[in-house]
Order: sequence, then C-alpha cells, then structure tokens
Amino acid sequence: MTKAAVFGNGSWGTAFAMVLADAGCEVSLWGRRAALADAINSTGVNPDYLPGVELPKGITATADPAEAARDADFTVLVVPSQTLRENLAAWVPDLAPGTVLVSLMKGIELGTAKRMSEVVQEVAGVPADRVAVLTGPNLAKEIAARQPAAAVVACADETVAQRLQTACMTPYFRPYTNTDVVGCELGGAVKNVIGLAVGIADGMGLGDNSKATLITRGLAETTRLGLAMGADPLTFSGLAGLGDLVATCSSPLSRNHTFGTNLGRGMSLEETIAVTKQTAEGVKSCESVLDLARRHGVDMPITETVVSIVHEGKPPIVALKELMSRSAKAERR
Ligand SMILES: NC(=O)C1=CN([C@@H]2O[C@H](COP(=O)(O)OP(=O)(O)OC[C@H]3O[C@@H](n4cnc5c(N)ncnc54)[C@H](O)[C@@H]3O)[C@@H](O)[C@H]2O)C=CC1
Ligand SMILES: O=C(CO)COP(=O)(O)O
Repeated sequence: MTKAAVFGNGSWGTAFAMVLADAGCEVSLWGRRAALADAINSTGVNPDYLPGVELPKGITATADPAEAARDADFTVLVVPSQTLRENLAAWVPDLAPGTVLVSLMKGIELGTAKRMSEVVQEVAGVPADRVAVLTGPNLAKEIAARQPAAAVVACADETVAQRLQTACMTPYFRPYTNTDVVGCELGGAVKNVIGLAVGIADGMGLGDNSKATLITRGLAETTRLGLAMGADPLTFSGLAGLGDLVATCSSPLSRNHTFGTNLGRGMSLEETIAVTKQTAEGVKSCESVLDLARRHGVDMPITETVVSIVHEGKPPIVALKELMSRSAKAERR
C-alpha cells in the first residue's frame, strides 16, 4: 500500500489527506499541536480547519514528525510558504529515504525570491526528480465536499509525476501530469496576488468588466514572468494558470480574494489581518513576486499596484487611477 505523510493539518493539508486516503493511501497527518492531532484521532474530524467534515478511515493524525514521516513514499508539504524553510530543516533528519517531496504551497519565499520546490531541494538536499508540485483550482472546502475538480502534478521527471497522479486520483479528483514545474509554481503563487487585486476591485464596488480585465491582464503579466524564467507559456492557459485564477478570483471561499475585498471596502491592513483566520499567501508573496519580476526585468503593473495598496498604504482609488493612466501599450509585445 502507498504511504503518504502530510505535513500541515490546515484546511488544504486535511482536505488533500482525504483525497489521498480516498485514493487508497495510508496517510499520516502531521500538525504542530498535539491537542489537535488527538482531537482528529478521537473524533474523525478536524474541528479547527474542516469542522463538520468526517475524515475517511486511513488517516492518522500525529504531532510527531518522525512518526509521520516513517516509510512515506510521498511526503506532502503544506504549511504557510514563509515557514517552510525553518520547518523542513527540522523534519529532514526524519524523512524516509527515497521519499518524493510534494509541495502544495502557493507562495514565493521573501528575501530569496525562491519557489517552494527550490527551497525544498536546497533544504532537503534532494535532486529535482525527487520534488513534485501539486496545484490548480482546488479550494479546500469544495475538495473536502468531494466536488469534482482537476489539478496538475508537476515534476521534472514525468514518471514521478505519474506515480503521484496514481496516488491521488479519485472519482472526484482528477490530476493531470506536467513537467513544467516553474510555470506551475508561478501560476499558483501569482494567482493569489491577482486574487487580491480582484477582491479589492470587488470591495470598491467595481463590476465584471473590471474583474475580467484584471484576470486577463493578470494572466498576461504572469505569463511574461514565466517566459523570462523559462516556463512553457501554455502552462498558463491550463489548470495551474487560468484554472486557478478563475477559481480564486470568483470564489468567496478564497482567502486572498476575501482579504482583498475587505481592503477594497476600506478596512485597514491591520483590521483585515485581524479578521483573517487562515493563510492568505498573496499578502506576503506579492512582495516576493515583485522582487522576482525586478530580478528578471519584467513589468508587472498589477502586482506593483497590489504591493502599493497592501504594504505602502496607498488608497485603492489612487492606485486604480495610476494603474489606468499608464502609457498606452500593444496587447502583446
Ligand atoms: N486552502 C486552500 O483552499 C488551498 C491552499 N493552498 C495552499 O496550501 C498552503 C497551506 O494553506 P492552508 O492549509 O489553506 O492554510 P491554513 O491557514 O488553513 O492552515 C495552515 C496550517 O499551517 C500551520 N502553521 C501555521 N504556521 C505554522 C508554522 N510556523 N509552523 C508549522 N505549521 C504552521 C497551521 O497550524 C495550519 O495547520 C498555502 O500555501 C496555500 O496557498 C493550495 C490550494 C488550496
Ligand atoms: O489556492 C486556492 C484554490 O486553488 C485557495 O485559494 P486561497 O488561498 O485564496 O483561499
């Protein structure tokens, strides 16, 4: 039987543990609080992150990383991106030999501007063919309700992606393989920034033309960055690009979208952070995405606008006027 360790028992870690268990894996689910692990084991529910959802048999929760990691064919990493480096360094001595490390995270590291798979390779000291990424339009609550969805599993080695695909394929969860790890990770991280922008527009009372413009031009700037970094531009019209953008920018379940909506309605950053209970990766990653864009000499005006609103306190109405009054351009260049 395939064994999977899932490190992170938040909403996506728990929902993906359900997918793996439904696909026939034996799953150990790690979280840092022993009391939560005990509650999950005794009630069969994760009361903090997926209340009311009965977890399938085949998931065992633990707060002990060595116990979680033991004999795992796949080690799934799903903690907030900015905490990965420190957490993974502590888990490395316990990792099962030969395990494939799978990132479910959608962020870029602040300071280094590294993608999560790069952090994993560096910290765990493993080659690219031992690191995979899973991404796509996968709002955790909908997956936990077993609503049909597709995803992308990306790895430089297609046979590894195919093994992961088999390990997490269920009647409601349909993963496709891809070898464009850079494009898949960029799609996942930048869509959170565009999700913030769309949320801000929604909060300001703007309508669907504005939303469609932000989504489309957001995808254009994501693709520009991807091209500069060696990604396949077609990845951005797939599930990791357009697919995830549409889900995030249209759903009230998206934490990034909701965060933006609160800002657009006039809440301060501090007030918005105070009412946000879960991880909204774009809030930090908008700065690292902009850093990445500057390192590669790529123009990302929507990302720049989001940074100016979220981190520089620019009023959304002022930022919007500036975004709309940039010099005229060709749609493609
Ligand atoms: N929730 C969703 O619908 C989806 C989330 N993701 C990505 O998954 C990643 C995790 O997000 P969620 O599970 O949704 O977040 P969450 O906010 O629901 O849960 C975060 C988990 O990380 C733990 N955590 C927080 N700080 C930590 C630290 N310093 N050390 C160790 N553990 C820590 C929390 O206790 C919790 O178990 C993010 O990168 C997100 O973009 C990707 C696809 C879907
Ligand atoms: O990545 C997601 C859906 O694919 C979840 O989006 P949020 O992190 O904005 O909730």
